[in-house]
Amino acid sequence: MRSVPAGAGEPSAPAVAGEQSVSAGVAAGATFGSRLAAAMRVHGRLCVGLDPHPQLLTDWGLTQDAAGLREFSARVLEACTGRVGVLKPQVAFFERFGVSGMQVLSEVQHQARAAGLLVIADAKRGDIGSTMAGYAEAWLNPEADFGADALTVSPYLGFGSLQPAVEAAARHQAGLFVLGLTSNPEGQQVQLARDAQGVTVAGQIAAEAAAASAALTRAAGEDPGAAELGSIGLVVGATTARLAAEHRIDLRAGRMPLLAPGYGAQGADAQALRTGFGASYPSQVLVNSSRGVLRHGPDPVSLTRAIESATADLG
Ligand SMILES: O=c1ccn([C@@H]2O[C@H](COP(=O)(O)O)[C@@H](O)[C@H]2O)c(=O)[nH]1
Repeated sequence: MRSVPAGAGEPSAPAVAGEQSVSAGVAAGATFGSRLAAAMRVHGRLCVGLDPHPQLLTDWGLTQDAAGLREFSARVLEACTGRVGVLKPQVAFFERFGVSGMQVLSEVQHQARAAGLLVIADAKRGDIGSTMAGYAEAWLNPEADFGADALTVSPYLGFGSLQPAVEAAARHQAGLFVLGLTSNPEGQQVQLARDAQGVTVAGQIAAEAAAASAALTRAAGEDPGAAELGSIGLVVGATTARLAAEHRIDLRAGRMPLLAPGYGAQGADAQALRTGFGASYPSQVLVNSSRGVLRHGPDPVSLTRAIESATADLG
């Protein structure tokens, strides 16, 4: 499925002299958690969301088709290369164009990884275990069309249903971000429900993700207590992080990376992140911004300024 896209610009060289690409700075075979920690050390905690919303394609003067998607993606990738460590394509906005959209997704994911960015495919996959194995191979095997560094997954068929994805993550040195406390207010109906012992669903998921993260770190020959970050993380919204402390949800266990969408367009600011995540901020927190950055395009200077200013804001 991969091919060199017509019209897609080659990514530019890193903006800062002497900066290494993440892949060059980390030993081959390093776990996702180590690669992510290295990326955050070099570039900070901003993850740019590649969300080609229909309105953004229009605002950028692009067509509502695969050619528009390809040009949008190439411009975002060019602005991100050498400036941020992590790109999170939102799969839905590629999937809506069918096979041709997914072709562009495949191309951009491989180009981004070749340019030294880590790619988190935001596909929110989750199914019974045997089916989950298929999703995991599709999204975590680097040789596959959609091979990414990490995948967002849904634990709402039971955390145990994700086991094949945990095993695939171990096999491919990849990562998972498990939906814990999502950024949308509706999520709390399910995520803050309590069992007979008073433990929230999100609290149980966080505990199981932390245990899986520590087990993966151990299996890779590292001491989970000494590793900078584990490879199984949680999605905790920038808008909802404060609920973790309020509901005694432990975000520190397992050195889980915490993917925090909701900064910018959904209303959370840097102060909300610092207060909401408490001691987990900054070391564990990777902050996504999609529309907050992308609305500054297509002008490359405005786009790169938006990236640099969000990176500085997040400290
Ligand atoms: O809890 C969640 C999980 C994922 N998302 C995704 O992140 C981006 C946010 O986009 P913005 O434009 O910065 O609001 C988008 O792809 C969501 O699907 C989330 O928002 N919340």
